[in-house]
Amino acid sequence: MDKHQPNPEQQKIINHINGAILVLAPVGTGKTFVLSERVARAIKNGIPIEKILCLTFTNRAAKEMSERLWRMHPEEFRQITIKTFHGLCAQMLRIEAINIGLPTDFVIYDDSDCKEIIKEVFGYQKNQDIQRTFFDIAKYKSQACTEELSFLYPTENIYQPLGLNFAKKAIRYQSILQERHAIDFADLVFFVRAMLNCKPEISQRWQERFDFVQIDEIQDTHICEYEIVRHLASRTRNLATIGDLDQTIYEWRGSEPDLVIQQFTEDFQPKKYSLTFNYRATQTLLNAASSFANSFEQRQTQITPASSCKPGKLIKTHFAENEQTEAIWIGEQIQNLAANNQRFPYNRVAILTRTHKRIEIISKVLEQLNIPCITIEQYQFFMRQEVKDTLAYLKLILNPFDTGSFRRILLRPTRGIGARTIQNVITEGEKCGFYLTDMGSIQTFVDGDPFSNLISAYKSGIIVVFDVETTGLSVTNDEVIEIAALKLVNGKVEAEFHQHILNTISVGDSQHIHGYTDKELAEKGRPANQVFSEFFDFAQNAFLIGHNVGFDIKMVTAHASKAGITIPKFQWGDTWNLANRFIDLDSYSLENLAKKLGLPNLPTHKALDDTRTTVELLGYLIPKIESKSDYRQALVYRYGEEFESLAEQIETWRDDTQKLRPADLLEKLLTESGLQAYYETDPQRENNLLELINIFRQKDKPEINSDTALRSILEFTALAKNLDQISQQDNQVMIITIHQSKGLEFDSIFIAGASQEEFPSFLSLRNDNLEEEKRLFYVAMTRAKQQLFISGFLEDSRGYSKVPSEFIDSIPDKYLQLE
Ligand SMILES: Nc1ncnc2c1ncn2[C@@H]1O[C@H](COP(=O)(O)OP(=O)(O)OP(=O)(O)O)[C@@H](O)[C@H]1O
Repeated sequence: MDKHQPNPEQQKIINHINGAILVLAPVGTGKTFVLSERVARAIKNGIPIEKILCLTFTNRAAKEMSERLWRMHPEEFRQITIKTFHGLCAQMLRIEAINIGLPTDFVIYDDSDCKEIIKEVFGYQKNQDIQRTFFDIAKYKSQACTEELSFLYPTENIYQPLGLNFAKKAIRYQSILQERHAIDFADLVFFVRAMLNCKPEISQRWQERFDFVQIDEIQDTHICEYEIVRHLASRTRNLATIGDLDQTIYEWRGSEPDLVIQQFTEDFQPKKYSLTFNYRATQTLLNAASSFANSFEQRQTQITPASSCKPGKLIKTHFAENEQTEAIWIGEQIQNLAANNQRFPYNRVAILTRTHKRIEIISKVLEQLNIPCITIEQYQFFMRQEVKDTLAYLKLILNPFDTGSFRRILLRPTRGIGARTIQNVITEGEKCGFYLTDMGSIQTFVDGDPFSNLISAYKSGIIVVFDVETTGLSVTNDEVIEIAALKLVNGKVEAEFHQHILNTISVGDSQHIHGYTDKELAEKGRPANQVFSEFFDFAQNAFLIGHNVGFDIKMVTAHASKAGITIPKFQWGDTWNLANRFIDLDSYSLENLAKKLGLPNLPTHKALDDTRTTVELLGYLIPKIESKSDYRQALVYRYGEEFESLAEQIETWRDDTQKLRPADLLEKLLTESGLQAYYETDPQRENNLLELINIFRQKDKPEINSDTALRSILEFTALAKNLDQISQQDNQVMIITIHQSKGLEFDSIFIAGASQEEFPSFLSLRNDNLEEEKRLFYVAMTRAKQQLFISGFLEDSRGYSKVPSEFIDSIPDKYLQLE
């Protein structure tokens, strides 16, 4: 538990557990502290732990809150959902993927993966263009209005304002993601909004999910994110929002705090609270920050130092001749702070900048002065070439459709496969439903066509089409409760298998999906081992097919092995993927396909009915697949040889995911792929790979099966922001942008580059729009607990004269110590 006791104002908020509340309070007044305490109180008041949701702005904040709550409730804290917005959306979509036509094994593409696609589709070379386009695509997805939301992939009309040409390319970008079973960060929010909007039963299920919801940093929450929270809290109306309007720093990215707060007030009529006393800083720093905030056009809060705040030192201010000497001055000040202290906590010092360029200059100088420091750019752990190369192998192993990762692994170590071959496979493949990633699958080399086994099984062999229902989505904990299957012999349905399994864990909320109660299953269910062994007998030697069955196969495998049944090796296919290749449609949910293709049987979400629809869909697809077989064989004949040995390796590693823990698989893969040998000449890169193995070991959850654990580690690497990864235990000065410093506190803060046209920025001056810049400066000032330093330069690297930031004029001289 935190050492301090809540003050009376804080206590009132902590005690207010039922009903909506809005807390708008100044910086450093304990908002984060109050949020953690409220959860503890809610648990005490009997709110079920698993019904609590806390949304934070950064992964770091989520981690901090988890740690606080862990100290308070070590036993139960794991059941509390503490997530960032994107983390929550990812979880919701994983649960609902099958119901909204997303591939159940979807992966989340990080910014750099997405930018690679943008580069290709839009043909841009300059980072600036790529970045702007990436930003625009995300912006228009988040602005999509209710009518434009559907659980189809975003359509052309949402990009209309940017012109038809842009819209077409944006759709191409989207379809590449779709082919790769991938979604980007903006899709996470888009699809969640869409499903809550268009699917009443899903929407209702999520209304039931949480009884108590809190959201931090409301001022930087986008209205479309608020809509999701509103929905989640609409049943109990126990929604707490908390924030500080004076710390709004993301309006440039589309946050509209006034609108969100107005909407929240209209929707929930919350009780309003504030907090008065700042505990973070010294009186001098707080008075200085408060005077500075008087320069805001509309100041929202007042700062009052708590009685425990010490008077504190003046703000040291320095304007150096140039950018280099400014950095040297900062270095010297840190050396002074650290003088005579062998164990000086460098990690309690941060240098905050407005630009990335400033970070680069300062970090170089500090390194020369032997001051331990770290920048996010240097840190970019998951962005480093060797780390990305390694992750690409793992991503492809888990997601056979990840063309981006496949292309990457062809680069290093070199395999003699040239860019032209790759391009030819892609271009020629587009005409016959062949993906580049098919060259990484051993099936392709059996008969020169990845679908030859499927076609021959359909025409003169056995196919089993199946569907399962489960008690939930956890491959480790949940159980299969129903298996329905139809056996096709020579393309005709010859036999049916339909069994229910006696469940050992309750169906819980999943009842809403399949309609079975525990009582019903107790009556008609049979022991799992019997049902699985009968099912495998039924499916013996057959080619297994299902619609969007990535998840179903995992469930069957996990549950059957728990029931002591040995699982035979099957070949399997997925009609979601086949439809995606051979039919041009906006959504590949079974429902949409059945409607658009006019299939006689519409799916009902009953396993046997859905299986019938899948059989019809397969019948529709086979002639289309077969008609292009010759093209594919010719393509494989021409280019396949170079890929074959790699495909064999990939197949082995795919098998290994079932047997080896993620870190062990990673070690094996590094050796067998040749990556380790490739990087061993560079000790830094080699070390990073060791560090990656380390992270895999730490993040492993031995209680879950190995491939699910691997999937969850890869999801962590996609959602992790670099800032979250910098270990606070590493004793280094952090050099970060002010945006990255949000919510953090340090003993000593340096605000660097405080020269006119850098801070405030040139653009803000040109557009005469200084308000957000001022708030940014204010956020920077208020990160300091004990000491603040402000510095700038009087000549920039191109020789232009500069003057000190006009922001300094808004801090009274009595708080400044000018050097
Ligand atoms: N009642 C209290 N007594 C003493 N210290 C407190 C009290 N409440 C909070 N603090 C301390 O004040 C500091 C600021 O608290 P916290 O980070 O929760 O504030 P915040 O309002 O979330 O800040 P920001 O707006 O900058 O994100 C922390 O160091 C916290 O431990």
